[in-house]
Amino acid sequence: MPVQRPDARPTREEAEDAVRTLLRWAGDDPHREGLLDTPSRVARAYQDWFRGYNEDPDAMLQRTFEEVEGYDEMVVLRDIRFESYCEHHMAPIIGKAHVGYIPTDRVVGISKLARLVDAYAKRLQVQEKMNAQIAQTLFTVLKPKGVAVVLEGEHHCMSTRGVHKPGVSMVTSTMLGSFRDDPSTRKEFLNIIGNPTNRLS
Ligand SMILES: Nc1nc2c(ncn2[C@@H]2O[C@H](COP(=O)(O)OP(=O)(O)OP(=O)(O)O)[C@@H](O)[C@H]2O)c(=O)[nH]1
Ligand SMILES: [Zn+2]
Repeated sequence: MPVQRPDARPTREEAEDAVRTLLRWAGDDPHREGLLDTPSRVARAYQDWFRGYNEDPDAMLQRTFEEVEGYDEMVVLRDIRFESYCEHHMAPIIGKAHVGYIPTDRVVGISKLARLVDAYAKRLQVQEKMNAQIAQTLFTVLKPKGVAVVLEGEHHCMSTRGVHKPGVSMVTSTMLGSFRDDPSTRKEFLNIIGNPTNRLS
């Protein structure tokens, strides 16, 4: 029998068995009619919720456009909704991402910025790490003058369990290049994205 690598994916059957175990752990009976198909549904849902593990964020930014008449000002995509999952409790983190960059000689299609956010969101995350990953990938692949990423997330592990504090949003930011070095650039970005309070609705 081959030695299983610790990171090897289980079979679909093993995943469904694990769901049956969790259903029993929750106090229910996985053999009752309403729950018979649940393990299969959950396995499929995981393929959707965690699809980021199958995506290549660098590849998403490969197609760029150079015919922009020398446009070299800030480009900002704000209020990109994301759904992520906290790696401590596997509970949802729902929020908005604001992504800005200052191009050098090429721009990227704006949908790719939203795809980049999702590629990292659709994994088990801590918000700080996800924030840094999005910013670093944009900075490394596109080589712009600067990158700014602000995330606002409501952590359901805090709102629906544990300390039970709904309505709290965690705000994180990563500023690189000119956004880090030049306070007026940073300020312009923060003005564009607006006040981060009451934005999660
Ligand atoms: N910094 C940070 N903390 C997070 C994030 N998501 C969840 N947490 C926190 O991670 C911590 C895990 O703490 P533990 O004490 O190990 O877990 P716990 O006993 O379930 O803690 P409580 O949530 O306080 O009940 C909690 O304080 C969570 O609120 C995140 O993205 N970033
Ligand atoms: Zn959590």
